[in-house]
Amino acid sequence: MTDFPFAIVGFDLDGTLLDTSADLAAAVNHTLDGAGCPRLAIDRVKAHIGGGARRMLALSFAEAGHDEAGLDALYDRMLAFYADNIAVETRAFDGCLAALDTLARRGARIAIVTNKAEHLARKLLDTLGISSRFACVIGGDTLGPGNAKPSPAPIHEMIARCGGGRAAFVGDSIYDITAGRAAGVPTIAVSFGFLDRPVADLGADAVIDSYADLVPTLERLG
Ligand SMILES: O=C(O)COP(=O)(O)O
Ligand SMILES: [Mg+2]
Repeated sequence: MTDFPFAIVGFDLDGTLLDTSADLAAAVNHTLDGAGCPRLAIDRVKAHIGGGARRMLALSFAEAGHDEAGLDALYDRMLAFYADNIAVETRAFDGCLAALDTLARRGARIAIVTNKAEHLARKLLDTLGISSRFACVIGGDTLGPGNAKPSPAPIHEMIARCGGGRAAFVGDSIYDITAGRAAGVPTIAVSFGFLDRPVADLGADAVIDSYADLVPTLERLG
């Protein structure tokens, strides 16, 4: 038996476990280049991440002055580039892997619920050599249309796939916190993610500024 209050700790991927912003921005900018549009700074692309790659591309193109027409072909181009360059600069946030080690030692199952396509999430985790840490990986397309965050469906699915028990969810966007709240689990927002608004406005039960604070915060929420 463990004295840890949560059997399952779920994580968002982009902007929460991993800083994927440079590689996602490179894929967006490769696509903008091909369409003759000006490039965007990484920080501008960051604010568009979290609601799925198609939304990221649409918001980035709108910001670069391009309309929606032809976006589908550009989307395919962006995904192909990203798949080929998925972990050039992507790294886990400071302290993330040590915190996952502690959670595993304390007996928690660790899971991912991302709005990235599942095959890209798995490819990224495999490339970084960290797949085996996660009991399950649920992508934005895993449960079909309408069942990605902010729907609670992928959080419920995570709990089921992890064998049930008390869960908490950690994320960096309104999609994460809305999904977690709708599923009835405690939520933690990371202040170092890809924020599109002040972190306090996400409505999470707690905010952490560093992975060193994760386990103590989970213990407090439990
Ligand atoms: O593809 C995205 O927008 C990122 O997804 P995530 O933040 O849910 O991992
Ligand atoms: Mg995110």
